[in-house]
Amino acid sequence: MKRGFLLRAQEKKQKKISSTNAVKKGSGPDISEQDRKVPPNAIITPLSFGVVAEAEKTLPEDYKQFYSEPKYQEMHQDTVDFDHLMFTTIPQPEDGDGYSEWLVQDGKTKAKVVRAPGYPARIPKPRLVNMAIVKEVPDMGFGLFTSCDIMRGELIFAERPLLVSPRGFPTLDVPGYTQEQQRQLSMLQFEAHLKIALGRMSASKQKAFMALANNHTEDGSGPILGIIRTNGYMIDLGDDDDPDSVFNHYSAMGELASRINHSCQPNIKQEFDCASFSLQFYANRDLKAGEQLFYSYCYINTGVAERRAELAPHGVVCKCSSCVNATPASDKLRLTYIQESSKLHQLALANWKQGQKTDPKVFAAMLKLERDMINEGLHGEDPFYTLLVTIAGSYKFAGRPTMGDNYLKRCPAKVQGHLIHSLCL
Ligand SMILES: C[S@@+](CC[C@H](N)C(=O)[O-])C[C@H]1O[C@@H](n2cnc3c(N)ncnc32)[C@H](O)[C@@H]1O
Repeated sequence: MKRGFLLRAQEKKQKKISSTNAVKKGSGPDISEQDRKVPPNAIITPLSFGVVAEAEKTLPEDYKQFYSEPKYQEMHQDTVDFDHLMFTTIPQPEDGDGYSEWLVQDGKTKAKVVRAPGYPARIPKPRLVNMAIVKEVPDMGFGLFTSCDIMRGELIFAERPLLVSPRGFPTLDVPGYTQEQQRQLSMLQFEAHLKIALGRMSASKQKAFMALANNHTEDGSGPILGIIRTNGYMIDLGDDDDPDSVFNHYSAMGELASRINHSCQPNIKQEFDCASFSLQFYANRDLKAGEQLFYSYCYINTGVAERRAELAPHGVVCKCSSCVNATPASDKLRLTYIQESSKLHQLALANWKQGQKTDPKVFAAMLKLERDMINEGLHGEDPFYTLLVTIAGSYKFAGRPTMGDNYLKRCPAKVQGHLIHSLCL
């Protein structure tokens, strides 16, 4: 999720090109080239959210002149040489872990997946089946919960998305149309493409998709786009040549992933793996059986006012203890804990390099930061583990190895290995 949802691209009105691309047999349909080429200087603006008045949403009668039904044609499944939207089913042939429908923006992003080392790999399996289960939650609809104790760093579940679609969609700059009408037209066009993508799924997948939450019912989003905006996780298929281009950004919708609610104290991490084309979720701290899993839909290293503003388009008013009990001090902690953890780490390291124990003031500051981060629910974040390992080292240099080991044991094995190696502990 993060997570953040659909943006849109604005582009200058383009000449329509009717396309009859060379067709090879073998795979999914492809939209023709109309309006699909996105200029590199396209402006990205957020889509409308909340309640948009009917009068603002209504399109002028001439809108059909600027609207074109998506048309598509067959394109070979291995094709990566295209620069317009196309539909594909990934992976092909299906490997037993399911498949995803993917509305791909261009061949470059498709190549990033189908040429990933190991593609098409099987989805990684967690230690047990069904470690995450869906349950109803008061005031939140459904939520995802652990069914057993889970250790930090452990894979909780991985799944192929039902659908992956672009996070941006080009709009036409139609003279005389308000910005809202341009957005509405763009969303209408986007919905038509998404309808085709949905229609390519099996009946059971379509049903599962349409059963997901939608809190974009009054802003002009179509029913499919609304569900995507409510549930999609951003995935970045950028390459080194063009790392920041939003046209490498997609929204991935997983059936289980879509049931994860927001908290500013997230207890999971999300990754996307190209080779297995899967969304993956890991515990970022030890979890007890029955705990609800939370992902943060907003940037968490900022004050409560900024978090609230970022959450508004997601229809979420967060009631986690960090939001309810926010103070200037907790806001400051969120803004500074990353630098603070790194600074204390560097100071301790400087002492150790000279064969000295950690300066007592630095040591005390580390223990305080540890307490503050736990109270603020930030103890699943990476800087917390840097802090734990630095405290562990400080205890060891102070001649208290057992205390040091206790701190080390609180880090995920992967983190321990990496940090211990870099600290030569
Ligand atoms: C990705 S869905 C999460 C699953 C959803 N609760 C369901 O029933 O399917 C996102 C939606 O869940 C609700 N939601 C998520 N986090 C929430 C929270 N912390 N408090 C209240 N509602 C929340 C909001 O309606 C949000 O738009």
